[in-house]
Amino acid sequence: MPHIDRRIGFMGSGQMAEALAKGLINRGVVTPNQICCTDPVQARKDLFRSFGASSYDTTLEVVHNADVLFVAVKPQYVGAVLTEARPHLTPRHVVVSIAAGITVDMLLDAAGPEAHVVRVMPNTPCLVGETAAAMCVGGKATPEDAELVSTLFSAVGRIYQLDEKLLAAVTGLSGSGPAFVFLMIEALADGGVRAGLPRDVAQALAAQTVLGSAKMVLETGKHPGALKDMVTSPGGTTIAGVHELEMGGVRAAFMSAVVAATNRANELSRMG
Ligand SMILES: NC(=O)C1=CN([C@@H]2O[C@H](COP(=O)(O)OP(=O)(O)OC[C@H]3O[C@@H](n4cnc5c(N)ncnc54)[C@H](O)[C@@H]3O)[C@@H](O)[C@H]2O)C=CC1
Ligand SMILES: O=C(O)[C@@H]1CCC=N1
Repeated sequence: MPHIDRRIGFMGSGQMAEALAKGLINRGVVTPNQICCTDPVQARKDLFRSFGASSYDTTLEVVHNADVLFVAVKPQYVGAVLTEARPHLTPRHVVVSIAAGITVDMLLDAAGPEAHVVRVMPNTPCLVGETAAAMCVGGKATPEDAELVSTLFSAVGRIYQLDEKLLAAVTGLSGSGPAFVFLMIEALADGGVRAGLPRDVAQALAAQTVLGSAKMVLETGKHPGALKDMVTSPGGTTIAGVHELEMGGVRAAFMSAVVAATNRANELSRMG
């Protein structure tokens, strides 16, 4: 893994900031002393300190002590945080917003037209080095800024550079997607328990099945339908289960979930 010598600051130290900070440390991309954060909630700062990062009481201190500034607050607070940071931003700063629905134009309105702005939509599996993320750049961001952000996220998973108009769909699919998959794992485990398995065994089998199946899609490059057909013996067990899923409208439910989350991301963009 490449070691990055920049200092990383988190403005907002919640779930996503924690997953990213720990993921970057676990992969050896940065050491804990390269990370600092701020958050109005003391417990969040304590948590970051517990793994060796520093914490500050103000946005300003993070701006002064970091080069890459992750904006990791809820979308409605992004404007206020960046407006506070704005007078202190310099060309060395790369502002990386991970907020759902907050567009590059909204970021530049708050941070100023000179800001080096990158918009990313990651997901929480960056904690375990398996994020699925997308990014786009704006303002005075340079190819080197884009490369830096791409390197950071590539160390904790996969990142694609896309046109900004696709970021809402990315939010609906992979940003929110872990929740859909966790729900599916929970349901599969419940099925196992219903069929008589102990809870811990059922959960481990369900999670490993999702992991293995995802790896097969990524590593074989085969269509998921073809891989499904390889599991499905004529008159066998699997087709009996697949029939139940189709009766339950599971495909449409997953599609609708992604579309609903995408629509919500678009709504957040309009609310700015
Ligand atoms: N949770 C997820 O899976 C993902 C979240 N995101 C985005 O990441 C951002 C953060 O989401 P979460 O981590 O889930 O939320 P969270 O609620 O866990 O974290 C947000 C943190 O910001 C803090 N905060 C509030 N006002 C602040 C201020 N003025 N200055 C500094 N910190 C402040 C809060 O105390 C909280 O700890 C959101 O914009 C969300 O859209 C993006 C991708 C995935
Ligand atoms: O639920 C949310 O709004 C955030 C954005 C993507 C995942 N979590």
